[in-house]
Amino acid sequence: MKTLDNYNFSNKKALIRVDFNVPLNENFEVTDTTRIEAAKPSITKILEDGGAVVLMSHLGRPVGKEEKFSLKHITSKVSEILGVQVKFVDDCVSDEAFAASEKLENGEILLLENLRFYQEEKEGNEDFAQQLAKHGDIYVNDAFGTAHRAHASTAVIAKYFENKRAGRLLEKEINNLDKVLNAKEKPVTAILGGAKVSSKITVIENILEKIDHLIIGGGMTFTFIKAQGGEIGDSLVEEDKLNLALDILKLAKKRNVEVHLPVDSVVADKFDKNANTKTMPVDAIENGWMGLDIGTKSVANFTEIIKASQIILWNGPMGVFEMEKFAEGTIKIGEAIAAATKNGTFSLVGGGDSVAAVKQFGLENRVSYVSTGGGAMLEMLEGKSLPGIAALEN
Ligand SMILES: Nc1ncnc2c1ncn2[C@@H]1O[C@H](COP(=O)(O)OP(=O)(O)O)[C@@H](O)[C@H]1O
Ligand SMILES: O=C(OP(=O)(O)O)[C@H](O)COP(=O)(O)O
Repeated sequence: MKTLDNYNFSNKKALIRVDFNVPLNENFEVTDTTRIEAAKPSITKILEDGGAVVLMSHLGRPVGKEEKFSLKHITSKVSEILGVQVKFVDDCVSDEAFAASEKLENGEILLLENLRFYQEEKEGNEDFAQQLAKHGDIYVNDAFGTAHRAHASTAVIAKYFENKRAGRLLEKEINNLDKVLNAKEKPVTAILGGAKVSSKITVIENILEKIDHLIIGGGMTFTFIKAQGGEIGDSLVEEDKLNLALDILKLAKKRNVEVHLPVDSVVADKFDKNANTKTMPVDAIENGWMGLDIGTKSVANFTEIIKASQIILWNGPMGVFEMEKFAEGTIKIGEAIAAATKNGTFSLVGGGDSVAAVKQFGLENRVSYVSTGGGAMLEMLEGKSLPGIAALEN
């Protein structure tokens, strides 16, 4: 796969697929600029070489041309972050849109309207992709967060370019994940949490071959505990996954992976921020109580493993971190990962809610890398080939 290295974009027009699917508040202001900032290295490189940039992205999941999903809302924020006044055109493939990219000069940036205003985008329509391709001489895909979608602008479009390249962000995401999945140093520890085992099962199966320790926290804990005969009270459980949990434990043993489950749990008498709480052994939770966070003994046990790890992957919170009473476990594990990182461990945080937790608790700059993709990162962890990446390899 070609990258932006060893290529000079002087006098070239690069069409870059970015993932500017950013959260907006009720005043249409961007509340998290991470994805825009993450696209900056590719854009800067091309402009500094003396080229021009046409940016295309989706925003949200609009049904038709819903004004609230227009990329016009983010144009000023993109300009501010890139330090260049970005031009905006309110279409993707109209005469006006083509005229705008046609007259773009070196050093200038044009942002096209939301690609998903066209249903052809999600359908992976070939004509639409071919039309889009007219906006540039070179195609760059830097939309890691959308690389798991086989859409017109992420996958289909690549075949209309002789010169297609992975942007700096896409490259960085792949390289950082490679540091975990093909680690040269040991021990490698994966920390998995979140709500359900069912959404992480393929991830677990794929990474068991690549890790030494598997730490399990969050709601999925209780399916493992119950499967082994523990009492879990009213905690979250997937009854139809009990045998699967036992199979995972057997497979881990076969692969010499040490599985670490919580030993204690912060339990609540209801799923509520004002619930009564106490700590109970994770396998002796009374009826009427549900485990919503890991307890202090579990934190201490997990911290020992984290401290001794060379490579750490973290996906999924340890508890219901959105409620203060059940956030402690996630914070403490995040801090343990940050401390290990300070001592030279490589740590990668990926997946939707663990990224949200890391940001909420100010740990973002204290881990080695925070992925910009939720679903895309999970699919890579599952060992799947992502269409947006595969299209650059052909
Ligand atoms: N013990 C628990 N019981 C119920 N829900 C939990 C528990 N621990 C964590 N969760 C919830 O899991 C959710 C995240 O799950 P998931 O979507 O699988 O993770 P991710 O998005 O990181 O992959 C969070 O909203 C969190 O509140
Ligand atoms: O935000 C995104 O995905 P994510 O929430 O899984 O990280 C991407 O922009 C993909 O969006 P989509 O899931 O609507 O295709």
